[in-house]
Amino acid sequence: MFLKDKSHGLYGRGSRRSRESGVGNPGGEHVENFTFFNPTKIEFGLGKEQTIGRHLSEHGVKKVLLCYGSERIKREGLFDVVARSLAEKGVAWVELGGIVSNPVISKVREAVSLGRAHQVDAILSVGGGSVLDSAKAIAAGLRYDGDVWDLFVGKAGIESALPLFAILTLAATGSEMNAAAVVTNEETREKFFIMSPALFPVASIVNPTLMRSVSREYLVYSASDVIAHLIEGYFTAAEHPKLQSRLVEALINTVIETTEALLVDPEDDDARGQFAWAATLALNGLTSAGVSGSSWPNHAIEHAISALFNVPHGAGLSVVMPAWMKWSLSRNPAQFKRFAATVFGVDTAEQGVAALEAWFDKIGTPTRLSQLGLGETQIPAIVENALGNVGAFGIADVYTRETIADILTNAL
Ligand SMILES: NC(=O)c1ccc[n+]([C@@H]2O[C@H](COP(=O)([O-])OP(=O)(O)OC[C@H]3O[C@@H](n4cnc5c(N)ncnc54)[C@H](O)[C@@H]3O)[C@@H](O)[C@H]2O)c1
Ligand SMILES: CCCCCCO
Repeated sequence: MFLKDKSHGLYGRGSRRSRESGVGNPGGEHVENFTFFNPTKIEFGLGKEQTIGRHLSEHGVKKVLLCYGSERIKREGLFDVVARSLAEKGVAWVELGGIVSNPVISKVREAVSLGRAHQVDAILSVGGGSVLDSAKAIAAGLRYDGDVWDLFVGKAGIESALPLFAILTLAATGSEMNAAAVVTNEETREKFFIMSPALFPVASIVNPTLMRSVSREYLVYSASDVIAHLIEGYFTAAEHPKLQSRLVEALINTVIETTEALLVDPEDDDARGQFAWAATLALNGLTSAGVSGSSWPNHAIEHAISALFNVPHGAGLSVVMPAWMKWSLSRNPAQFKRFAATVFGVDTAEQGVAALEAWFDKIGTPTRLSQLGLGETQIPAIVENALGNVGAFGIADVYTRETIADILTNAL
C-alpha cells in the first residue's frame, strides 16, 4: 500500500516519529518548525449564505456545479436562496444531488462527467462534510485526465483543482477550512483520503442557524468526530507544547459544553455557533502547527469500519477512541493524566479515559462494537481493511494486525 506524502505539514505530521514509536520528551515544549498556510475565507453568521453569488462572481466564476445531498435543502428553502444569489450575480449553475453520507467514488465519477459535459469552472458544496469532501474530489477530478480514484491511491498527485466554495449545513469535519477529503470506493471497500493545498475552499459560509435541523444522533456523532480530530495529535505527538495542549483542551471543553446545551435546546444558536467554530478550528491546521510526529490511528481504524459497514464516521470514532486510549495511555501517561485533569477534573489517566467514555454514553453516541451491530466475528475483516489505512497514514510500523485487533477487542 502506498504511503501518503508526509511532508505536507498540514496536520503536524512534521519530521519526527510519534510517541507510539517510543520517542519524544514527555512534557516537552519544543515547537517543531512549521509552515502554517490556510487561504480559505470563512464567512460566519446569520444569512451569510445569501452572499455566495458575490463570492463566486468576484472569483470570475461563470458556471458552477452545485452539489448537495438530500432534497432537504429544497424543502427548507436553502436551495432557492442559493439559486437566487447566483442568478443575481450572473453565475449559471448545474445541480448534482443525492450525495450520501460516507460519500462514494461512483457519485464523484458521475459528477466529474457532468461537470466536464457542462464545462463548469467551479464547484459549490451545500451540505455537510460528505457533500464537501465529494466536491473537493470532483474539483480535483475535473483537472485530472484519468480516473479520479487514482488520486486516492497514489497513482497520481493533485497538481490543481477547480475553485471550490461551500455552504456548510452540518459542523463536524472541519473540511470547510482544510485541504483533506475522504471518499469510499464501494467496489474495493476502501475509505481513503486525499490532501492537497489545491483542495482548500476559496470561501466557506458557516451559518449556525442552517444547522438547527441536524438530528440529535448526528449532533453527538459530530461531537465525537471533532474530539477525535483534537486527540489524535494531542496524545500521539512526540512532544506537545503546552500552548497546543491548551488550545486542544479549550476546544474539547467547548464541544462538551455546547453539545450538552444543544441536546437541551437545538435552537440555541450561540451554542451552535461555538460548536461550529470549534469544529472548524479543530482541523484547519491551528492545533497541529508546531507539533511533531502526530499520527491518526483512530481515523485509520474507523475508516475501515465505515468502509465495510457504512457506519456514521463519528459513531465509529466514539467506539474506537476509548478502545484506543486504553491501549495507548501507558505510552504517554503524563498527557493522559493532563487530559483527565483539564477536561474532566479527575485524577488519573484511567479515570480520564473512563470519563470520556461515560460522556459518550451520556450523550448517546456508541462506545461498543455491539452498538454498531458488530462483534468479535467482524474484527478480522476490520483489521485487514485497516491495514490499508495505517499504510496510507504512515503508521504501519506500529499498528500491526495484532495491535489493531487488541485495540478493537477493547471495544467488545
Ligand atoms: N475532510 C475532512 O477533513 C474530514 C474530517 C472528518 C470526517 N470527514 C468525512 O466527512 C464525512 C462525514 O461528514 P459529516 O460528519 O459532516 O456528516 P454528513 O455530511 O455525512 O451528514 C450527515 C447526515 O446529516 C444530514 N444533514 C446535513 N446537514 C443537515 C442539516 N442542516 N439538517 C439535517 N440534516 C443534515 C446529511 O444529509 C446526512 O444524512 C465522512 O465521510 C467522514 O469520513 C472528512
Ligand atoms: C491526516 C488527515 C486525514 C483527514 C481525515 C479526516 O477524517
